[in-house]
Amino acid sequence: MSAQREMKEKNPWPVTIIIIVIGVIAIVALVTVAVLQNMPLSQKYKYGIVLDAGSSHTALYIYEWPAEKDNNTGRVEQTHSCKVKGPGISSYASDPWKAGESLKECMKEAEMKVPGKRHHETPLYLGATAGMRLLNMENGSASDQVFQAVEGALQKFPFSFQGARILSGQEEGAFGWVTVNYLDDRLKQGLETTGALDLGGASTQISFVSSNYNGSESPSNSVTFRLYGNNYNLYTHSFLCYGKDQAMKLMLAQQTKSGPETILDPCFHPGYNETKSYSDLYNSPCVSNRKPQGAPATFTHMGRGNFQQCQEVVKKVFDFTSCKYSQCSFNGVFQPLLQGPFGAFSAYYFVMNFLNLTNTSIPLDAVRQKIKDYCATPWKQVMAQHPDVKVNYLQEYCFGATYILTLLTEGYNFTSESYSNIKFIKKIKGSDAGWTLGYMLNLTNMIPAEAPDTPPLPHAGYVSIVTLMAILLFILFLVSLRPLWRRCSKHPRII
Ligand SMILES: Nc1ccn([C@@H]2O[C@H](COP(=O)(O)OP(=O)(O)O)[C@@H](O)[C@H]2O)c(=O)n1
Ligand SMILES: [Ca+2]
Repeated sequence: MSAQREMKEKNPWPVTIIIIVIGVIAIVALVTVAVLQNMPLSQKYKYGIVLDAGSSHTALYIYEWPAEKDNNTGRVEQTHSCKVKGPGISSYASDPWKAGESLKECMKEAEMKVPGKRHHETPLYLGATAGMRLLNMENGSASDQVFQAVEGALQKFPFSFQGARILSGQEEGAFGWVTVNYLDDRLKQGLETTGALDLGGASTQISFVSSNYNGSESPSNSVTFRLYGNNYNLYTHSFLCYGKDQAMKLMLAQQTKSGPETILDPCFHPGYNETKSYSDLYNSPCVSNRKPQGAPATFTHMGRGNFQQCQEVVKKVFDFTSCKYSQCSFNGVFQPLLQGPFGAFSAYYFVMNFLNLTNTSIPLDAVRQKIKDYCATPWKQVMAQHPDVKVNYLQEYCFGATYILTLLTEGYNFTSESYSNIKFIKKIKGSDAGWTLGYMLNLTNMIPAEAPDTPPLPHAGYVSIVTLMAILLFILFLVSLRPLWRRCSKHPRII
């Protein structure tokens, strides 16, 4: 025993080297395990599909998010969209089967886009908006049949179908607001929120948070949320029949009260001349009760192209006469003071983008002048200048722009100053602005009510501290070996 100890004391270097090597291996192993254990696992994605069955058309959106993070920090992104060919599902009332058929092409596309092994767990939703609200009011059984056809078609696909239903106007407005603020990262960070303005074909929504609104005045306009630990008291209203296409019917109804054979419409370009049917014009519940008695079957729709006169006619579709609240937008609907920035999407964007008017730093008077000039442009010239734009859309931009300006300034009370708080947007960070994302986030419980617990240190900070501590411990260990070294130098090895 004593002979062995003597040997070690005389020749401690091999032991020291072994200790150092083991120490280095231990540090490397400790740091590697600590880093690997805390690395995000290899990215797997989950998917969700939402069909937006609007009054004018249906669109399919595919969303994707990292599988490990869906409850807190993960970002949900739109990875694909598909526009269904043909009109909105409410147009198939007399042929419901075709409503289901129309969705198949986009659904097949979705089957290709979502990885096969995720199909069964991918939720699929269909939400219908104002077109189906109107059909449901007009003919409940026709609306039920359209839903049956649509559900039958969607169930045939391998996704996890969660149902097809009509969204209320409140839901449509509130989920549009959630989408915009989620994509802008305003909810998680508790920042001031952006209001949402959605202009559809059959209804239009306005949603915003106003500090002078707590929901007590007109509770039916109030939606409360608790998101990421913050409470939101949202004002929202949906105006049925005030989407761009139904508002046009309201405007034309104004001009055909007496059942004339010809109208000279200030909201259409000079030289525009089309024969239209009274029954088509008055075919929706928004105007059906106003159909003039004894009108002929058709009328000649001629354009005059006069912006000011168009504004006058458009103003008449709003009722500003009564308000039982402290303040109203129109039709006796309560609206608190406008507050904060706004995102305006859907038809707001399509129309203003067509006219190169998405820049809201252009003064309102200059915007009016531009629309005035555009409306006064002869129809032949407009068609020649835009051969690639569908005539159905092209003929309506003069009315569309006049309507948007009137709705914003007279309806919602935006002023020359607050107009610049509006941003006309189509997409935010690659995802379309609209109610679909907010709807899916809500139904999949993807926005927690409370702020998620975050690790006290970011990953890089954690790695640096673990490494530093390991090195310090090792130095401490080496220092503790000093007596051994000293003895070693007192008794140098004799070869
Ligand atoms: N390229 C496009 C696509 C849609 N649109 C309009 O955007 C609106 C979309 O409304 P929608 O189908 O979502 O109808 P709602 O059910 O939301 O009322 C319609 O008025 C379309 O005419 C447009 O102006 N340009
Ligand atoms: Ca819509």
